[in-house]
Amino acid sequence: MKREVAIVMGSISDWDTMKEAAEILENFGVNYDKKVISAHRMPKEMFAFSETAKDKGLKVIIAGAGGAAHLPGMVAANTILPVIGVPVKSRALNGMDSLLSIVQMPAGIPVATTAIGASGAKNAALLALQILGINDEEIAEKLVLFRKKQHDDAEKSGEQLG
Ligand SMILES: Nc1c(C(=O)O)ncn1[C@@H]1O[C@H](COP(=O)(O)O)[C@@H](O)[C@H]1O
Repeated sequence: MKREVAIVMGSISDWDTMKEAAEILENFGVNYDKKVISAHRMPKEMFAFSETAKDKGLKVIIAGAGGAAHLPGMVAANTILPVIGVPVKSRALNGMDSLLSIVQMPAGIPVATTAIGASGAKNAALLALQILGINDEEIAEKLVLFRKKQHDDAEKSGEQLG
């Protein structure tokens, strides 16, 4: 089955955050690859993955990392596929280090950076789906239903106020 999204992360310790992205893709019935490919600890594998990603049929890459989070930027440097970076909450600095490492890319090599942590991972998956939805009507329709449910749930929650 075709896999158009990859979720990569710097460490298995990031999975707790990145699994939120995986869950959303699964709910939308979208297959994905998932890998640990640290730019720091596995530089050769990181280069090989990024350089071959487009030819393998991937369309979007979600890259999560914490601390000195170079992985999203280094993946982006080696592919023209859109890269969505998720700053994983770090123990020492609560993810501010991750956020700034990912968001402050030099002009020319963009990384679409999300919020820190689980919310960011969820939004990364939704943004990936929105990118796929440009050319995939089935995904686009599921996104419309998702937004409607979100709206209806929010509206209903207000009823608790009486
Ligand atoms: N930021 C990076 C990169 C990278 O950017 O290549 N490789 C690992 N890491 C991060 O180190 C943190 C701690 O990793 P460990 O828990 O394995 O010590 C993780 O959040 C990971 O993303």
